[in-house]
Amino acid sequence: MELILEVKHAVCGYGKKSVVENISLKVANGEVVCLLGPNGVGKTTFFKTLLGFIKVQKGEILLNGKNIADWSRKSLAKMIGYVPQAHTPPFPFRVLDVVIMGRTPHIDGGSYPSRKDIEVAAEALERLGISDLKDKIYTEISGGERQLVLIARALTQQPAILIMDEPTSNLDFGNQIRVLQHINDLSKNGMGVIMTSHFPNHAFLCSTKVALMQKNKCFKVGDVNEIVTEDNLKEAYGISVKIIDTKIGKNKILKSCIPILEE
Ligand SMILES: Nc1ncnc2c1ncn2[C@@H]1O[C@H](COP(=O)(O)OP(=O)(O)OP(=O)(O)O)[C@@H](O)[C@H]1O
Repeated sequence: MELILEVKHAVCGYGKKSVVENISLKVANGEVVCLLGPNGVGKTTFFKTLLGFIKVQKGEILLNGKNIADWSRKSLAKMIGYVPQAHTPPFPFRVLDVVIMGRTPHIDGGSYPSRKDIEVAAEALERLGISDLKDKIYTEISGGERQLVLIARALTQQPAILIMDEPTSNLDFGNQIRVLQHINDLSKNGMGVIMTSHFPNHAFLCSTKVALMQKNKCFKVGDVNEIVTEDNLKEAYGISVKIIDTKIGKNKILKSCIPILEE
């Protein structure tokens, strides 16, 4: 199903205070948009607005042309999944039960999860290579494992668009790359993904589009090669960076950025 999330001239913030100004962005099926920007610039605030947790101050957010405020919570939850930064919940749920919670929008009020819901949850754990965590207690696993469980929970929701707030934070080097691989595979299967990362190299590895937020409230969006440049990274993060090309296989060039320490 064709689905487009469109943000038009959005201003987001808390109460009367605006944090991000004039953001315009589109995410369609199969696209991976990587949101980059320094700490405190407003990435999470923007996500909270996209998810309807806080109201957009100006502008509009449309899902298939219809304002998200006009979608019911349940139909919005079937369309848009969210992977928050890993947290410790107050209750010691079993990992499989945490993942099954992702099926909530598909379960009629008052009903129990069906055999199919349990199967979908077990498949998501399998897909992320963490089936062995199934019977463990969520509060007793590591931060990185919790991050993978939250991704599995979002997959069971089977949304058309997945919003991921720093999906690779807390993960070791191998799991970071495996998560980026999953994001790539999901987008190839038609899911639209919008994610944040603190690593511009992640944008080179898996994004089709990059949105760069800067402290001066300047917002740039475009193709990864057009946005992730030495000048833009210097302006956004205040450090010197070299961007290099590496030949991967026969015809593929992978760009990557190398930070340069001052002498
Ligand atoms: N509930 C809140 N009420 C008022 N201001 C807030 C609230 N939450 C965050 N802010 C402010 O909004 C700004 C942006 O915060 P936000 O968490 O969106 O940044 P971020 O880009 O996601 O940062 P990071 O990369 O560190 O996660 C910060 O200045 C923060 O103090």
